[in-house]
Amino acid sequence: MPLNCSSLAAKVPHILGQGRIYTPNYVGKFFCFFPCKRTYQNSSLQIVSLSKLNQSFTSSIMEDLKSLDLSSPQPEKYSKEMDIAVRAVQMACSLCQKVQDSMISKANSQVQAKDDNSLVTVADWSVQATVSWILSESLGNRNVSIVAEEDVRTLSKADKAGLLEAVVQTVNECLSEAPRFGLKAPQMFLTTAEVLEAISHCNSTGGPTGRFWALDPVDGTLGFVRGDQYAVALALIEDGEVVLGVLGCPNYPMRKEWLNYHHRYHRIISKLTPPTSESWDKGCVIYTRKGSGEAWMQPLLQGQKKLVWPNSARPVQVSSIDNPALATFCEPVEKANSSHSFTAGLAHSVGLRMQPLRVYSMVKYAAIARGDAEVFMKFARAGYKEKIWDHAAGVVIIEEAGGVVTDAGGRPLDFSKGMYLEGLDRGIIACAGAKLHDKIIKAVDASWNSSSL
Ligand SMILES: Nc1ncnc2c1ncn2[C@@H]1O[C@H](COP(=O)(O)O)[C@@H](OP(=O)(O)O)[C@H]1O
Ligand SMILES: [Mg+2]
Repeated sequence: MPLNCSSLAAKVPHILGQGRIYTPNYVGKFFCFFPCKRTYQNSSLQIVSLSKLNQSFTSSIMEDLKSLDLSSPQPEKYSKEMDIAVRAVQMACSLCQKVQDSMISKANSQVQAKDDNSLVTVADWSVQATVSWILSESLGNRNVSIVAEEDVRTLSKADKAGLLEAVVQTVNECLSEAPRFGLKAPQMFLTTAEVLEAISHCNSTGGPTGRFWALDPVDGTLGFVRGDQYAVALALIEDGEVVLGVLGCPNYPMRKEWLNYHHRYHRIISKLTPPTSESWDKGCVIYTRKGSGEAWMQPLLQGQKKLVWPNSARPVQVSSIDNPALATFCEPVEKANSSHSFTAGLAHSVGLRMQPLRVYSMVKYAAIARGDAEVFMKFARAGYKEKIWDHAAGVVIIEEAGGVVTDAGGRPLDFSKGMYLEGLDRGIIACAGAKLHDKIIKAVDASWNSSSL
């Protein structure tokens, strides 16, 4: 009798660890292993050839496989957290779209400067409150620890009563739609104190042990207020490792060429040319689980539709382009956030010939994961400390989609040191493949000493 591969797939990672699993094809009395990469129903299997296994390891795997009870597959690790996180990010994207539309249609005072002069909007606080409330409600308040970008200092100031009222209303409007996203809505409207409590609940500072979420409610706030690209980023970090990544990109255009343009052109073009497929107008949520070898993308939920899992999800993969002359590199729009002159020098020396794609926010990570660009480089000014919520979701998504992300010294980013990426060597380099990545790392070394960074 042939083995049921999908039920087996659900179990094998438990005996072999994450990332790579060995799937037998039952032939007579023997298990045979074969090299390929394939998806069986809900389970993603990366299958490695028998030649890579030594004999004793193979025998022990066979013993383990024989002892499996194939009739009752175990759920994949973090499947509940993933399900809730994707739905919460879908909700957050919908909230942001409404706020951004209202900001564009009527100039209003929803943009505030924080103590450090960076921008914050009704959407930042409202998303943080909403995601915090959903995670706590679905997974248990005590189990949920969150590191997030916003606090309630500005919002609680006496002269900000109108702003706070707008946040409370936005959160309640969003949460009342929770059932459409397959989540539970609150029984009653949240009070102001409850909304502030949900925002303040995100007071974890991360660290090397235990489990916490890293949330950037609106990444690329400048892009957001300018009506352009921005992202909602949520990651689960366990013992210093990013284990889940979810990235919502509400303005990701239907055609990758449109990433080159300010999003207002996309708005105009969309009005002139109706979308080819209603479900893929614009915007997406990309998500992955570490070690799965796959990253998935759902369209944003449109109109009054209900989210029915997996919501037309399809896998995404990095580009196979490894010739620098054909590769596109992305970087922040603001040169205050990354040195455009240093990356231009690097691009020149490795043979990247295309114009850089300058996009706000972690949409750059999404572009690499979707195969729409090949390189992302960021070199902030000396002394700037990168925050974990600005990178965690994007890094794991690119890695599982087949790409490489390191600091400029070639080391993985370290999410175990608290709120910041402590010890980051010079900058961040994300690439579709190792060949491009290698070239850029070497070019950084060659030109660093003569740079002004
Ligand atoms: N001086 C600086 N250097 C580097 N990054 C900065 C910076 N000031 C802000 N940032 C980060 O850059 C993010 C925006 O990314 P990008 O420049 O790629 O669009 C900001 O996220 P927020 O907008 O969430 O605050 C912020 O975390
Ligand atoms: Mg950010």
